Amino acid sequence: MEGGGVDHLAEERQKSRFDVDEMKIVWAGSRHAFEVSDRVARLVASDPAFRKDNRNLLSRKELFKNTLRKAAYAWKRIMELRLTEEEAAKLRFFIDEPAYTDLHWGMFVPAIKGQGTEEQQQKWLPLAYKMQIIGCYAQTELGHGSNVQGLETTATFDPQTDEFIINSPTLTSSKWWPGGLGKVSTHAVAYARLIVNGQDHGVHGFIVQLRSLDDHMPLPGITVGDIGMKFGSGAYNTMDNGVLRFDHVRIPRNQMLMRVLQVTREGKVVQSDVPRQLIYGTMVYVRQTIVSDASSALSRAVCIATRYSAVRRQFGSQKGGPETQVIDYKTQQSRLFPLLASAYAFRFVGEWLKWLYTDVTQRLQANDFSTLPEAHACTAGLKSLTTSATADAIEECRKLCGGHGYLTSSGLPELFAVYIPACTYEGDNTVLLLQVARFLMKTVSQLGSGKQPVGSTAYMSRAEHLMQCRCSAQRVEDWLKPDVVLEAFEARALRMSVACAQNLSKFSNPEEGFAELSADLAEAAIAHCQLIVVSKFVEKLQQDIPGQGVKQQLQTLCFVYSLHLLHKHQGDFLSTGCITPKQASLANEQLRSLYSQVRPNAIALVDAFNYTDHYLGSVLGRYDGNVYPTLYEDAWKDPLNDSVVPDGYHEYLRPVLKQQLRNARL
Ligand SMILES: CCCCCCCCCCCCCC(=O)SCCNC(=O)CCNC(=O)[C@H](O)C(C)(C)COP(=O)(O)OP(=O)(O)OC[C@H]1O[C@@H](n2cnc3c(N)ncnc32)[C@H](O)[C@@H]1OP(=O)(O)O
Ligand SMILES: Cc1cc2nc3c(=O)[nH]c(=O)nc-3n(C[C@H](O)[C@H](O)[C@H](O)COP(=O)(O)OP(=O)(O)OC[C@H]3O[C@@H](n4cnc5c(N)ncnc54)[C@H](O)[C@@H]3O)c2cc1C
Repeated sequence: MEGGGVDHLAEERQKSRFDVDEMKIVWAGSRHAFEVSDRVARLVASDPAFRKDNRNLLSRKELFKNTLRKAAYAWKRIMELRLTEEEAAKLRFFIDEPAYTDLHWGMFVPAIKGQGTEEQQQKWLPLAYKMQIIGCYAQTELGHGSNVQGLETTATFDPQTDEFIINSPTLTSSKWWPGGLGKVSTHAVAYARLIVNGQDHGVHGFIVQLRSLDDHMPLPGITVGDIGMKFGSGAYNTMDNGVLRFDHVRIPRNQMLMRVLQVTREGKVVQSDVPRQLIYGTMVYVRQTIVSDASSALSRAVCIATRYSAVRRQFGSQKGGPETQVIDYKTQQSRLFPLLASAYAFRFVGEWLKWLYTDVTQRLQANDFSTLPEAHACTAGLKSLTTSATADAIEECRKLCGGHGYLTSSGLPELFAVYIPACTYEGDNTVLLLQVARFLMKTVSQLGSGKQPVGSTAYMSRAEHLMQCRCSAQRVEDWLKPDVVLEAFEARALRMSVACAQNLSKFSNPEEGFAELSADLAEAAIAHCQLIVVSKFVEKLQQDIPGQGVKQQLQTLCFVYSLHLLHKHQGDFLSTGCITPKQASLANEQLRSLYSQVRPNAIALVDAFNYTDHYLGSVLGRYDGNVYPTLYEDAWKDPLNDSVVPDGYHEYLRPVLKQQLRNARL
């Protein structure tokens, strides 16, 4: 995407055999999405106010103030340029700095939209849209995060004053972690146990004002602050994750979000026809966005590692000629290309999940709640699968870049530090897999009852066939047949689920059985989620995809993704009898040959992500491949090089050296 100087990767770009511009549109999702993304990315890259190469050198206070400045400036530009919601979201994305705005727009607003009544939405959303109030999502407490029903904060209805009294009864009930809470938010959607007439009605959301809109001081009864430094020096420390305690804070009754459950003036608790699970709806929404974000983070790491692997040469010089580009080593390809394929796979499954979420939202508005369990299972499972894979992949990309990958200027350490909490926030990945497993066990238990499995479990309706079918692959080429690959994944997923269900049935207490078998259940959930990703990639290929060679590249990547999973999880496929050892070896042979097909197109396939050098933030991943001079120049910019002799020489080095010298003379 960059113009200018000598392109050290030009030869690589000429090798590619497909239309990169068309692939950029496929990656973006549509021509319109590409144009918005391209325009906004350039806008951010060209504005010095959005500089980010100095983040690691700032103290926490400077870092945080810098983030406040950027967020305020971004808001000013959004207003001045009259950006649409889509453009504003892209602007925040390309600024590439975790900030309170992520939680305001990403959780506070969606929580009010999803759980507030029409009246509540009309009151609060305009204030939030204009940023006259700034909000966060205060659910997790010091003592409980995963177990939402274990939260201890209370909201007790006082019929005399028509108010709720919000209270933190114990230390462990302190809210702990919410982003944007520590120093910024004026309001929170706080989750608390609803107590009416002494009866506990479970956890619900309440809009609570935390700070004065005049001087930003905490309101009476509110204790609030930041929870301290997190992993890495810059990274997620731009965010003010916070602690919050309530000491009998009173809020009007109409600040309880009442779409699911209402409390009347008289203190009557009325359940609407909306299911209780909708209280968890914001998490479904955010998990869906996290899947798309995974493809962004992964593609970014892969872009850096791929470009650098083409620049870097080690060994293999023939007659004084150039050494081998490390990207030409089969081991490098077998570690890198599955990650490249995963980036595309996660992009497409993210697109599908967005569609699923939109569909569920429309149904919910029409009071059709039938697809909510499916949406929960898919968002939870895919969030877990894609974030775990992406976190591992970023670290793998660092290793693929050798020693230079460990330099901050490679961009990879910061990307890793910012990204890894995605495996924990919005639901710990193992806890989420167990939610998928519950859904699978329920579906398996209903097989044969006449209730047809639908959506992502529709394959289970062919249980009779899938339980006994044998894979038909006999030659290497057979592993390029989508039906053969899909059936192997379906059979493996179903057989693992059925095996768990059979083992569960041996326990007289199902919950005890579930706990005992939870490791196997989590593996069955992974198999099911991998099947979803593979099947959505295959479905994508059934669409009309214009552009010379574009579809063929995607086909290659689809098989790289599927066959590398098959290779990695051979144990599952073999032990469930879905494939034979001979077929596993044929699949591996096919995979090796696919790597050779990816090789000439690798640089163009990462160019298709259309990332600016500003967004990539990596010397190793520069578009022009001009790595060494930039690394060399950058080293001299480090503050440690401000003076030739370091501070501390006279106090701490000279005396040691002198002492050694004296000892030597003795
Ligand atoms: C542009 C946007 C940018 C966005 C930027 C964002 C930046 C990100 C920055 C970082 C931001 C980080 C921000 C943060 O981190 S915010 C905090 C996030 N916290 C969590 O994710 C907590 C995880 N825990 C849970 O979700 C629950 O407690 C679980 C689910 C584990 C248990 O639950 P529970 O104790 O109740 O027990 P149950 O298992 O009997 O379940 C009962 C029933 O409910 C159904 N069920 C469960 N869950 C859902 C659901 N979600 N939708 C629909 N249904 C659901 C379930 O299937 C079952 O149904 P059925 O079997 O009875 O029919
Ligand atoms: C950077 C960051 C930002 C965050 N932002 C917010 C925010 O804005 N708002 C908010 O409310 N929260 C936020 N959180 C909190 C986050 O949602 C929780 O940390 C997360 O849900 C995990 O919960 P936990 O910390 O209680 O983990 P725990 O549940 O204590 O997990 C510890 C271990 O126990 C295991 N475990 C737990 N339960 C089970 C089980 N039933 N079966 C098997 N294993 C289990 C887990 O797999 C894990 O290995 C944030 C967290 C982070 C790190």
